Amino acid sequence: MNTTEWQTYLVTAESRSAGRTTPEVVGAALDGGVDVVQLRDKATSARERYETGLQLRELTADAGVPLLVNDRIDLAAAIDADGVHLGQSDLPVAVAREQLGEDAVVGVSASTAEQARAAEAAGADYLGVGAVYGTDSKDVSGDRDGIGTERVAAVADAVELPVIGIGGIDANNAAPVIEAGATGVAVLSAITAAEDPETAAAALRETVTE
Ligand SMILES: Cc1ncc(COP(=O)(O)OP(=O)(O)O)c(N)n1
Ligand SMILES: Cc1ncsc1CCOP(=O)(O)O
Ligand SMILES: [Mg+2]
Repeated sequence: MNTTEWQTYLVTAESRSAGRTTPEVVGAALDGGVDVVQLRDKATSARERYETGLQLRELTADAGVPLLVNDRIDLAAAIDADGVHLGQSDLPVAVAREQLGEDAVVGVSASTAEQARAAEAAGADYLGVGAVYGTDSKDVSGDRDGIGTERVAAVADAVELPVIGIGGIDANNAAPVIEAGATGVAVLSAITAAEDPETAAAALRETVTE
């Protein structure tokens, strides 16, 4: 799978979806043109995530869009996802490949050039770099204002891997992230909490691809 082509990346969160279900939001975001979807829900049970994951698998497969699972290699295998996104405290890339197969996409979070080089050496397929701007979607206590676009540039310069910026990004502030060297942007609230997730996804796509 060519992760260099991922420009708009939706990360799900039912708790931020204004009463809509995750499959409803994902369906709208796919209509708006997102390139990749990650199932990330820290507030629901494993069984609920599995049931949601099966629905997302069907929706994304119909749209020809890859589906990744945050953190959980077992859930990714159970719903036949295309891969996983692993944080610095999650299982190693090699374990994900062993469990999911050589063709699985494995993304890794990196907020420094050192972490980025290590993830590249471990065989990651792309990097999730952030939080770029301040966000309340994740506890990033060390860096409340975000790492900034200069750090995105430093990480992008340190590796060959595609860099996906994440954290506090929307259609209005995505352009500097791309200008800093990111190949794409990942968003949670900008799409899930939007009044119209399809329009929000389309607006983000327009900003990032122009
Ligand atoms: C695309 C993307 N980039 C970074 C993250 C953050 O992952 P992680 O560091 O594991 O934190 P949690 O998402 O698990 O809270 C991501 N999920 N996606
Ligand atoms: C999962 C994650 N990792 C770094 S910031 C973040 C949350 C991104 O959410 P939002 O797009 O709402 O700021
Ligand atoms: Mg994680």
